[in-house]
Amino acid sequence: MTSVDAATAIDACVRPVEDWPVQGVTFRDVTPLLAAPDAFGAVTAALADAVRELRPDAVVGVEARGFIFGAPLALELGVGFVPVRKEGKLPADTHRATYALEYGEATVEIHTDALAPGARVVVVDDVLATGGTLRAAAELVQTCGAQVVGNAVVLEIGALAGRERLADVPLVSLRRY
Ligand SMILES: O=P(O)(O)OC[C@H]1O[C@H](OP(=O)(O)OP(=O)(O)O)[C@H](O)[C@@H]1O
Ligand SMILES: Nc1ncnc2[nH]cnc12
Repeated sequence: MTSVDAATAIDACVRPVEDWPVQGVTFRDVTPLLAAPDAFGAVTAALADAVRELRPDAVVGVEARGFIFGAPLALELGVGFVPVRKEGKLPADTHRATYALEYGEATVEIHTDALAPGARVVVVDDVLATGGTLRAAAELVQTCGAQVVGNAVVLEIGALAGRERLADVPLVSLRRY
């Protein structure tokens, strides 16, 4: 499974969709990659290999697509998975953060007791665009008293310069478009 190169798998299996969800956006659709177990496995393994040296105690994934990559990554690393969800979905006490997206605005939440104080956290998502989502997730992690030791994404959209907004911690990105 790991004989498939992750960047090659991403090029082969992530589908660009023009003008979606709004005119002018090229949407990077990861669903074909999820349907190809060799490619999905190669991406999960590459993320795990890259973040292992950060010694995370937990993986935080952002709804929805961050869940898909974050859960197998956490299992591969042998640490817990913590969801950051869109507002109104988590049942217990939460912290909240609101942020702007490439095509809109959103509020995300985390359970107040989801992370131990001082825990080392890697935040995972499929796509880095403006960086607003990962910045909001970092705010939530810090409000819990934990620390973001790295961000990890399958791919980044270089023109939107999200990387520059996340320069305070290491960023793992398997492909740049
Ligand atoms: O770097 P940013 O500009 O913040 O954009 C990246 C975010 O946008 C997408 O999620 P979206 O909010 O569309 O939600 P979804 O995963 O539920 O489709 C993507 O999965 C990232 O979470
Ligand atoms: N262009 C894009 N493709 C996929 N997900 C995104 N999230 C924000 N921008 C995106």
